[in-house]
Amino acid sequence: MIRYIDDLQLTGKRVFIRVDFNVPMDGRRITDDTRIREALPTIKRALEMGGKVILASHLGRPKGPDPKLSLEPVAAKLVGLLGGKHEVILTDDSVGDGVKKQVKELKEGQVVLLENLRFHKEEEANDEAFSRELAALADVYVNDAFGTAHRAHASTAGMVPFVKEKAAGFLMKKEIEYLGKVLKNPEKPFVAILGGSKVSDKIKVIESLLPKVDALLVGGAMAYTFLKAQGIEVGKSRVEEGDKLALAAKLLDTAKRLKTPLVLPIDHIVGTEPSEKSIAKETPDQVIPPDMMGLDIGPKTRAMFTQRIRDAKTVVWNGPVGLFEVSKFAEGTRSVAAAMSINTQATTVIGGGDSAAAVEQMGYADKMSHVSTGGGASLEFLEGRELPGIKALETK
Ligand SMILES: Nc1ncnc2c1ncn2[C@@H]1O[C@H](COP(=O)(O)OP(=O)(O)O)[C@@H](O)[C@H]1O
Ligand SMILES: O=C(OP(=O)(O)O)[C@H](O)COP(=O)(O)O
Repeated sequence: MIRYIDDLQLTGKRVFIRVDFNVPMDGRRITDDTRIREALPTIKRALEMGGKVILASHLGRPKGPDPKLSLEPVAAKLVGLLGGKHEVILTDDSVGDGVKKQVKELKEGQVVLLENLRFHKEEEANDEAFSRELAALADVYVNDAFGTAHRAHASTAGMVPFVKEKAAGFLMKKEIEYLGKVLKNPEKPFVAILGGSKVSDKIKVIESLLPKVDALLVGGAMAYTFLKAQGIEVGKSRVEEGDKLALAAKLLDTAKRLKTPLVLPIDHIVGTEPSEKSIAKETPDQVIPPDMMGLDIGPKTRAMFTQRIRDAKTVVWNGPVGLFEVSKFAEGTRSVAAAMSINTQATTVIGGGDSAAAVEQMGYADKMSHVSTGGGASLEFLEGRELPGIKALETK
């Protein structure tokens, strides 16, 4: 069983909230603040409930202290997102006497944000002494960092047993509910769309979803490995060779055995190179000319995918179906997003990572039931794996 923040009494307590403020940056500028905005309901509720709020996150993958990866821009952004009503005190470090003092002296309405946890290698090493130091800052532990729930680090797992009370935040709750529903009791018909660059990254999720879905639609570069495994000419397309071809053939066999349609593109948009400079041409069928590479699904495939999505009651999507960063190869990805957005009868769930970025960029994010904030985490969740950050919250 998992308790949620609402189940706790927080008045006067030090509430340590693990958030995922690992936001994309361009230098010191935050290019997408979704993860900060999504953590606001939990932060606000903890404040309303009279808690002394301590926020903790990593940013990037520093090898020790690195001023370029300070959470300073995040602190500034958070002040604005909290409507200027709360002072956000960024500490110099995430542990130590100075931090303890700052937490102790917290005044009503103030929030403490610990500096980047990964400035200490002990965070990723899930070091016990470091976990205990973090735990000493808190009376209550709340995890709202779904994006980091697949990591067994000090702040996501190690410190949890050393804090008296523990709970999940609202973002964590929403992620577990939507992704959990897809895996445990999806309303039928249930359609999954998988894309992205490599079959090898998605093998486990394909194996996990095949027995549950009514159809698995495959696009993106990974589709060409499946096509080649069936002996179809794929030209210069990105293909994983060798044992990955055998693996794709095996997955096709599994789908056949389960009588689950594994739907591959029936036409393509091809080009000469994966860039704006390329020409873009439709193919009449599945075959890709020898001097071309497949860079998006074609119009017949778009129509076929759209129909499957339109008739579904549950749709989950992970991985763009084309090179969407280049506008002439973005139409397939746009059509999947559009079809999902139109199907208001269905529960529509977008895995994090590139598909979430595409949906956001194309303006469909608020039309989906749920857009996950975790890339690796949502993939591992859909693979049916137990995430350490969620497991640590379980109580008997
Ligand atoms: N046909 C294609 N050829 C080359 N790259 C592609 C193709 N289709 C999709 N991609 C690229 O794959 C990348 C996403 O792959 P991946 O990281 O596996 O997805 P995700 O992050 O959603 O799991 C995107 O940059 C996208 O442009
Ligand atoms: O951004 C994250 O993962 P994601 O890019 O897979 O969504 C998380 O913050 C985890 O970061 P990490 O992959 O450096 O452990």
